[in-house]
Amino acid sequence: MTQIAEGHEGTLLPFPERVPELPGYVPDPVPEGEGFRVRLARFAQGVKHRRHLLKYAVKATYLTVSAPVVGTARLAGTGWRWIRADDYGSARGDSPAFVEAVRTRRRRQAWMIAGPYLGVTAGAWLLWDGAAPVLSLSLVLGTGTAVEVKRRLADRTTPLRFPGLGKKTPADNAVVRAAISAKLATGSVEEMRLASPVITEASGWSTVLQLPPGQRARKAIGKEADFASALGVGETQVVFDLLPEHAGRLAVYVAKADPFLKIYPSPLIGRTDPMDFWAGIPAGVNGRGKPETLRLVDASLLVAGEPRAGKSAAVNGIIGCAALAVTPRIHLWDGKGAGDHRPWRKIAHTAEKRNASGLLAHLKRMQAQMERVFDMLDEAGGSAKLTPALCRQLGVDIELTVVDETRYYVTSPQGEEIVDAMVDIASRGPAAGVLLVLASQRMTTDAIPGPLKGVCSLRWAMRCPDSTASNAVLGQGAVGRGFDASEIPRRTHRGVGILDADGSEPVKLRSYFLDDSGPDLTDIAEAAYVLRQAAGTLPAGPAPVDQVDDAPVRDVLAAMGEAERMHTAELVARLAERQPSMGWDASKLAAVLRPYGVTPGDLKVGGINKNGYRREDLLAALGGF
Ligand SMILES: Nc1ncnc2c1ncn2[C@@H]1O[C@H](COP(=O)(O)OP(=O)(O)OP(=O)(O)O)[C@@H](O)[C@H]1O
Repeated sequence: MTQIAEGHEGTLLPFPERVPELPGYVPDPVPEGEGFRVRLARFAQGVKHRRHLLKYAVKATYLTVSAPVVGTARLAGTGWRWIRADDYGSARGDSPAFVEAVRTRRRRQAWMIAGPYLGVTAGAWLLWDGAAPVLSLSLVLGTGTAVEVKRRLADRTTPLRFPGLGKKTPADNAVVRAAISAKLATGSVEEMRLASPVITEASGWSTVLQLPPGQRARKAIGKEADFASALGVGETQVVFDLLPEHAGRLAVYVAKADPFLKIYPSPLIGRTDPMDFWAGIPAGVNGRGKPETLRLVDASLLVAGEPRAGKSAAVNGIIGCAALAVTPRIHLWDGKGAGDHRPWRKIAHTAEKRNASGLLAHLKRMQAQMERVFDMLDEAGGSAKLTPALCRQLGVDIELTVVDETRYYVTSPQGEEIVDAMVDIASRGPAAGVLLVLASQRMTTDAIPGPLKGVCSLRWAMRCPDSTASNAVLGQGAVGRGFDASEIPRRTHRGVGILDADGSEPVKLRSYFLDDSGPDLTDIAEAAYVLRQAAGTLPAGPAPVDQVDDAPVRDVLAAMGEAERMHTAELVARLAERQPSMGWDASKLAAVLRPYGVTPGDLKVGGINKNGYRREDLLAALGGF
């Protein structure tokens, strides 16, 4: 990754050059044709520094000239008003004779101070040195300056900062001391040292810590908060990274301020040109303030977190990128039923809510598409995995299926079949361009069954209620390795999550913000519509108006027959008789009806009080949709 490393000779450096001491490091050669860009960036950096210097020079000149003049003038004005006794007068009810008496007294006092002062100055001039009047005037101007500087400091709304100071870059030994206090290593801590000097960057500082021989940097991951405490900064300001080339070295970055308190507007906003879905989806910004992308074409994604943690915003970023990529076909399945997908309906090939049988049919179509693409790849005889070139050659597109609130679907009567199909698509689909994104508020196995979780190799944990839930998303042992999504602050850090892409270390990031209460989503959908219209990739008609799958409720009503109320045991027996393969029992019945707001209660039937269901509740559930 290339970045401008401020405070490091103002040059444009590839990241590893910030750790020049690393043994065996060979800087990336400047690619052919890149020389001009690098020179241009250096020139721009130089211009920026000169502009800053000029600004400070102008400011310093203004302050040096204006403070003595303005301050002395103010002092003289105050003195003159005092002599004139402006603080007395008829407004206060003082008689003119009294005011005149005060003026006379003050004039006398002023002469008593000014007279000797001028006398001493004149004497010194005549008898001692010709520069005495200058010295005397300087004394007056100095007093004026002091008064003026004091006034300006008091008027400032922000504390005074001098250029070059206040960057909060600590000394090398302070960093080592903090690392020892935070117990980043144990045993022979005196051998802890820095493998790179502490370097000031634009929004923080960085260094590389060399742990005592034989100690692993991996063990320090998760101790960011301890290190932050030892340094006296906020815990979210510290980012630790492993260095692939040295297991005993830890790359440390400390931001000047909490990078996750900032809101990062999505780069999709205002975009009117097509995006490259294969190049990666802009996901958000990490603790170093650097952009993170998500390669969805390689794996299936699970996004989970507690309510209002920012799942929809993250998923909308993915849908928006697919929409602007013009060719991917988008299928949206909303299990929450809140109509979150409404803005995308113009460009989505499917947009349905709470339709479990519909989703099952769709997943089967996706499986068939998968087989078709694999056959085509086989016949083509080249890559076993779809690529952009093969998409064009074979005339196939990416099929992106997004299932929001997965729990509704996997606990539906079709749940088992849905899970089987999802597992198949999640594991084999990406190679055929059939992609799956699952979002869930719950991390329990009823919401995301184990086999499904296992095949989603991209996992994005937004804030979780506890470490168990965090581990349920990121995998057993993730908390122990320092990745705990329950430590993300709740209100202030919405959209912050931990993204675990198999094969690399999980990364904490704040997703790009798309405001679903404003025009962001509709604007992006409109831009995508225009692009897709030009490319001829719009769906044949607008996605069907939401259909609600009320089949489970109708099944239960049918089993109830004419009864107005029925005990659970009786209802389960009837359902089992009608649908023997469904494995009906009391808890399955409760789980199936819960999404419709129907819950069992104590009911008297035939004089016996037991748990059961009312017809009116089931009918109300139908009417409610
Ligand atoms: N990246 C972000 N930056 C700033 N604010 C965000 C971000 N993501 C989400 N938010 C804020 O958090 C709120 C909740 O986000 P969102 O609706 O995406 O959560 P959710 O997890 O999908 O909630 P639910 O599970 O209830 O549907 C949003 O209204 C938004 O104000």
